[in-house]
Amino acid sequence: MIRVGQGVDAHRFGEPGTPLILGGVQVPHERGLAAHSDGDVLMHAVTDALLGAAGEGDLGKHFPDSDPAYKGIDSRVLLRDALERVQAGGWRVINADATLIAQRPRMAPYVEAMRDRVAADLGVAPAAVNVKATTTEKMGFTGRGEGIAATAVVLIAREGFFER
Ligand SMILES: Nc1ccn([C@@H]2O[C@H](COP(=O)(O)O)[C@@H](O)[C@H]2O)c(=O)n1
Ligand SMILES: C[C@@]1(CO)OP(=O)(O)OP(=O)(O)OC[C@H]1O
Repeated sequence: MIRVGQGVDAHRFGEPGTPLILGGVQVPHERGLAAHSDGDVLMHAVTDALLGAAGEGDLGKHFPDSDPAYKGIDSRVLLRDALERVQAGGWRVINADATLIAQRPRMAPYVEAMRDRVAADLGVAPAAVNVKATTTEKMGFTGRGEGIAATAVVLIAREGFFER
């Protein structure tokens, strides 16, 4: 049995001088994203896609932003926690594909490092993950530079799927 999940997240830019963390990588920029966690919108989209594939709800259900335990948390920790929940149901990850939607900064120099971190946290080889970026041609909230969005899909399979 295989299942697919999709994730979408968006965060507005925060205060000048705060770090911009995307896919577990600090990307040089004037400001980071405002959030209860570290604001890693890419990790959030991947985590939501993973949870969605397994029918396990979403990030806010498992890690509510009302809980001080998650204040400033590294979103990689949340993805790894979500993976443990999904693996407990007998699932493993086949592949993931994610897109950052941002006018700026330019992501291309960092997507490979992001891919490696997402893959490590999903427990798969780097080749099983793809990270890419697009602008919105200056349209909408990302185009105006108000924030960054991300989308992701994750495919999972039950143990034994490939042995059939
Ligand atoms: N923040 C971004 C956005 C885009 N890229 C790269 O540029 C390519 C062209 O972007 P379009 O929005 O014009 O399609 C895109 O394919 C990315 O490789 C980027 O690095 N950072
Ligand atoms: C990650 C969590 C928890 O710290 O908070 P945020 O960083 O604000 O992110 P969001 O995607 O709005 O919601 C999920 C949250 O529960």
